[in-house]
Amino acid sequence: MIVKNAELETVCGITSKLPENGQIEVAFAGKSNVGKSSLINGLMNRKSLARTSSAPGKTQTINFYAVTGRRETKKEAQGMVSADEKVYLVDLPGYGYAKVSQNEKQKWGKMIEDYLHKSSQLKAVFLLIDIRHDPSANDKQMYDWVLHNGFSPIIIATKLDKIKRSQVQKQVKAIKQGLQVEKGTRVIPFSAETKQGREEIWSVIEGFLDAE
Ligand SMILES: Nc1nc2c(ncn2[C@@H]2O[C@H](COP(=O)(O)OP(=O)(O)OP(=O)(O)O)[C@@H](O)[C@H]2O)c(=O)[nH]1
Ligand SMILES: [Mg+2]
Repeated sequence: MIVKNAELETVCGITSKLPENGQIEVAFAGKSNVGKSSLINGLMNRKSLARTSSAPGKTQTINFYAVTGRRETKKEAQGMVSADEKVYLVDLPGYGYAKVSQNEKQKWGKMIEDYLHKSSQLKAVFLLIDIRHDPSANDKQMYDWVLHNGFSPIIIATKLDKIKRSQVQKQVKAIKQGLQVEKGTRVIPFSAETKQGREEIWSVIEGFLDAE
């Protein structure tokens, strides 16, 4: 995808209404600090449109980034113009952050749950796992929960730049085993530093746009 425009369009708190304009959504879930907002910036080619922080618990609302782009298609190579496409990249608050009060945790959990339940435009859920670590009990719970809601989670192994190349396959395997993923589940290693994996993630998103 060649991104032409990206903006933060809607911020949803606990009681807010979801956008209703028929535009498809793909959401990014994962533990606090795993790199959801950084990944969204990477996809949008923006440095800091989605706010990131080295301290976990940065994103506390559901943020809808409206992205308009155009694909690099054969048609274009032949001089034909392809139409603009629009998609929402949905940044979710992270889970598993110990410093948040029990009450806050419940509110956020309910907010994420409601969103995943209610959005009719949500086509895919990406679950982010730090490539350095085995999945936690919370990660496994999230994976199962997303699966039970009718989505096949696509796993993104984040912070790829933090490990040696020779360790990548071993870690990908550990993530698959830890989550006990369904057969055929994709695990895409990604680095917000080098942008490795960006094209592969966009091609998955484009697949959902095609299915519409
Ligand atoms: N080296 C490296 N650092 C990363 C990468 N992705 C994210 N980070 C860093 O990890 C920290 C957390 O990133 P965020 O994108 O804010 O994480 P988040 O999942 O949105 O966190 P919450 O909003 O708290 O749920 C920041 O300091 C980022 O710079 C990556 O691919 N490589
Ligand atoms: Mg965030």
